[in-house]
Amino acid sequence: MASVMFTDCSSSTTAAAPSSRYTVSFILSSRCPFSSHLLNLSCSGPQPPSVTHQLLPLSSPILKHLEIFYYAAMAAETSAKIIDGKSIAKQIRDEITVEISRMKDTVGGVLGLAVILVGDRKDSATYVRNKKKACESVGINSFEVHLPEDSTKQEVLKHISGFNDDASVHGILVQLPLPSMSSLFCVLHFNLFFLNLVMRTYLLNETTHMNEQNILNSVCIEKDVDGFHPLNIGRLAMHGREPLFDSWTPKGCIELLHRYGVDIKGRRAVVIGRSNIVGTPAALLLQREDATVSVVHSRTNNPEEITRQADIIIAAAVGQANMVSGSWIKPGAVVIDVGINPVEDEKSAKGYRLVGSQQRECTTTNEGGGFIVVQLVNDPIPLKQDAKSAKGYRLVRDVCYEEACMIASAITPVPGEVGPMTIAMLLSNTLSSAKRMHYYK
Ligand SMILES: NC(=O)C1=CN([C@@H]2O[C@H](COP(=O)(O)OP(=O)(O)OC[C@H]3O[C@@H](n4cnc5c(N)ncnc54)[C@H](OP(=O)(O)O)[C@@H]3O)[C@@H](O)[C@H]2O)C=CC1
Ligand SMILES: Nc1nc(=O)c2c([nH]1)NC[C@@H]1CN(c3ccc(C(=O)N[C@@H](CCC(=O)O)C(=O)O)cc3)C=[N+]21
Repeated sequence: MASVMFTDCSSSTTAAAPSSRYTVSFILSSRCPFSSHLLNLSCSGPQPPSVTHQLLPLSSPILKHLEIFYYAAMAAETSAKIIDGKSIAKQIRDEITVEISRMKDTVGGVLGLAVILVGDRKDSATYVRNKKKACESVGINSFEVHLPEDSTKQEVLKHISGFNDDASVHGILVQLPLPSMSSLFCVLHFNLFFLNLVMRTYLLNETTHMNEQNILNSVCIEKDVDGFHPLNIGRLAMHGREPLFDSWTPKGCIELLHRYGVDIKGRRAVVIGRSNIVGTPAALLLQREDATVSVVHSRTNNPEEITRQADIIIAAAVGQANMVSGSWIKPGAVVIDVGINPVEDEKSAKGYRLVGSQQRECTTTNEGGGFIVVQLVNDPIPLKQDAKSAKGYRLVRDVCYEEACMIASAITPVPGEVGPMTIAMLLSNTLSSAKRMHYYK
């Protein structure tokens, strides 16, 4: 693979530059897992030209012109098996559909999932829409409450309480994140009068902002399909206890591993991220599957070294696009990339593209009797275009896919296939909740 790339470059160099009078500058991304290999190659040959090596970070503006070396190498070989979460998710949804209709025939009634959305985050609105569509596709009734950003905690609690008591609702989900104090301040445009008012009410403990913990705790554990209830997490963490629900995103990751025949028992796993939604329950679930688990978070020293020891990586961090580069990955590891970082991007209003999936074209010219000039001809090509979508943001992943797919034995692709899986698991949790309520096996 690497030789293909450098044979091309160096052979033309050798043809044009039979002596060491010429200086060729190979500029490689320092994140390229094969950079040392490539440097060796570039020095090989009977009469190597004098070579200047520069290793640059991917963010370097110089790479705008020269990173084609790196991308060309990456495109030449993809060894990882692609974990096709989309088709597994479809398979699971089909199984759920059959199970729901079987249950309807025996018990009667329709399953119901209630989603409470507070505020106007674009990504949250998309996720809620996706859940609604998924519910409809398998025959689950979806109840949606959309409250304004400045709703009071009491209003949210009132709706939760209603759903707790409603026998036609088998699962309740409060979409996170809830509006925080700071977003409420934004809503109030920092108007000092209102700020004063808010602070007073806050101090009087009549809070208008959302207290996530209070709100989540008010969802009754039997309907908490997110599995966020402290008692549920306690059961998940304890030996010999069974949680009522596995959090659906980590459950989706484990299901992908199972359905792809990945051995978990006795393997080293690293979970990047330790949130209540993904990282912590993912680590607990992997431990239940007898993996030896390490958790990497924002304060971890040397996360790269720890991650490189893992046979299985679940990446669910925030804010560090393409953080997990090739050098973080042990050859043959299985990589599940959960992380998606929506980045506001006005230019993407027509659709969105996934960073790290760009293809580029180049021309190689031999100018001035010695220098190899590699030009970027085209702008990055959007991998996924969706003219109907008006999202205004693009998604940035945690794992650098181009690098990872060269090193890992299996990987979730870009666009991510974890999303559809997680939603399938939410439906599965709703079904098991209904079964439990109706004593149906
Ligand atoms: N595809 C899907 O179905 C789903 C995708 N997601 C995505 O997964 C990601 C994680 O979600 P969520 O867990 O809710 O996010 P949170 O913000 O709650 O947690 C992020 C975690 O990442 C850790 N982290 C942040 N920066 C770094 C870093 N540089 N190195 C290592 N760890 C870091 C944080 O560490 P610390 O605790 O120290 O702050 C924290 O534990 C998000 O991108 C989200 O959009 C989530 C659910 C479903
Ligand atoms: N109470 C609660 N429970 C959650 O589990 C929860 C939550 N709140 N708030 C937000 C996060 C995030 N989350 C996602 C679910 C599906 C996709 C998903 O379908 N993703 C698609 C892309 C979707 C898109 O195009 O934007 C994919 O990865 O391919 C993403 C993220 C669940 N979370």
